[in-house]
Amino acid sequence: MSKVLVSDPIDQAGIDILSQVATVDVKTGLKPAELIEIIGEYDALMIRSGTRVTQEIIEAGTQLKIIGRAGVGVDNVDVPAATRRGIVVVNSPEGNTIAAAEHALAMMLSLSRHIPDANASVKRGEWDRKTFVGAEVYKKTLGVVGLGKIGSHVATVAKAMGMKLLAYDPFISTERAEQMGCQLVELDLLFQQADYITLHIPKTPETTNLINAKTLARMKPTARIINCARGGIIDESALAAAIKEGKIGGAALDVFESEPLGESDLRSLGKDIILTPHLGASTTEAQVNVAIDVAEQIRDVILGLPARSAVNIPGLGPDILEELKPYMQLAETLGNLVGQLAGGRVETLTVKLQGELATNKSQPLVVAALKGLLYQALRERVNYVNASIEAKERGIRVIETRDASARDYAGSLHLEATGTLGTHSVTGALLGDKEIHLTDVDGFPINVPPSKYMLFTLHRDMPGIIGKLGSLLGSFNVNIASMQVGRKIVRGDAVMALSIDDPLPDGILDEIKQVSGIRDAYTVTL
Ligand SMILES: NC(=O)c1ccc[n+]([C@@H]2O[C@H](COP(=O)([O-])OP(=O)(O)OC[C@H]3O[C@@H](n4cnc5c(N)ncnc54)[C@H](O)[C@@H]3O)[C@@H](O)[C@H]2O)c1
Ligand SMILES: O=C(O)[C@H](O)COP(=O)(O)O
Repeated sequence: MSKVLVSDPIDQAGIDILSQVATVDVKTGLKPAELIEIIGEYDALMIRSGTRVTQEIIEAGTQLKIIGRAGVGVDNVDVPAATRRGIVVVNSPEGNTIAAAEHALAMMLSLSRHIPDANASVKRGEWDRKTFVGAEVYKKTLGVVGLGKIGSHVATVAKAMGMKLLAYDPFISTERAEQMGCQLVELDLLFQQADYITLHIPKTPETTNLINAKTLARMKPTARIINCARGGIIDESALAAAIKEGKIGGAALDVFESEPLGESDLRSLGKDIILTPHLGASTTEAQVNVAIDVAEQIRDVILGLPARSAVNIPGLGPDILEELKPYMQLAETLGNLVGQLAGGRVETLTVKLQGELATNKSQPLVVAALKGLLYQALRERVNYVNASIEAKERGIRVIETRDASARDYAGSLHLEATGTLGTHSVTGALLGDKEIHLTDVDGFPINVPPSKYMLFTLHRDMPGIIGKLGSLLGSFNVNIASMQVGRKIVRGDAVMALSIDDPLPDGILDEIKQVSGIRDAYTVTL
């Protein structure tokens, strides 16, 4: 039975799903050394933001197939290291969207009305109504930085509260921003005009310290900043200084450069700052959502099925996956086949998408073809996650072409592999009930479903050759399940594709090549 380690607090709904297919150990609060010590036993690791999954941990996880992040941000996972090792990293892109958006809105209102400090004061026995005079958000300008899932929801609710909305997001269109009631502006203008600035962007090299002494200096002296996105987007010392010196009005922070927050000037800024311990996703509803979302994906990967929200498998969204799944199987089979026909070291793989496939998203098919191509070299170590990297590291050049006019089949895939021993090509399509058929080998038309053991010959189309080959195979007790010849002209060159029940015994391939009229022969295991 597979084993899953859950190293951060996860809702029971997720544990219940995992328990259907695996032994689940919940061990929270592990130190990195303790995690390294035990991770080698596990097939899957499920985390939130509390566990840092470093390269060292990934390397110690020799059995790991999947890392599941019950939340959005995977910045606590060394995704490139996982990708190199062929480990799928999945998250829950939408499970906590509403929770995080509502937390940002709650922070904005709390900051405006000094609710945390007023509450603390009453609890201390005071009745101070002067200190806590606040500001309304109605008719004020909210600058939304990052108009993705969370930013959009914040904008929609803020609009309903009568706020004027500015947004900065270089990756969305003016029309999309307008649908959300936002005016898309340059960041500088947003900083200058906003009364409230709310951040909903990932932490990237471009967004690190986006809010710094310089940008703070451009804001209104009353501006209030809300960060429920990621620590490190704001330079904390610069922010603390700006609030202390009255250069801005205040800030509400849920996330920090380093978590848990240690010694910090931020702690001593009174009612103009609100600090919460990374609570954006901490609602009962969000925790059930993300736990189920990620546990289902871990369960699927354990059962050998693809994950729907993998962050390190390009182009594999759930809708695309459903549509392309049978073609991915086709691409993988053809990749495996052409790799074996080419033998030696493959230097170039040309992937030609034909007919209706030419209009499809091709990246997953190319990845599947590479996975098949590399299977003989890497066996189970190659998967959809690392196939492209493995191919790149082996210097395999990939060329993608499209031919929407090819009409022999609704959609077909043509692979050509050129390597140290020459060039070979195969074409395949899905026929009938999505059954894979080989429709061409080395330019010779055939129509056979691939089987586990196959033999291909290139021979002269002449009488007697099929009989000779049949007798030779019979003398070695090799049973032929099916046989088909493909030729372009009568008595010219031809290809024979045989499905055989067992692998060819050693040495027989050389004897086949000696048969008069046979120019070459290849044995293939799929
Ligand atoms: N505090 C929490 O507990 C909590 C919970 C959930 C998500 N988050 C964080 O909130 C952030 C937003 O999450 P989301 O689900 O909305 O993500 P999302 O991917 O839906 O949206 C992010 C948006 O940021 C935009 N963007 C990227 N780089 C940008 C840049 N340089 N400048 C401006 N815009 C840029 C993107 O175009 C996108 O529209 C993430 O950092 C996520 O990790 C925090
Ligand atoms: O990226 C996220 O989903 C949030 O930061 C939430 O993190 P958490 O799951 O540790 O609360």
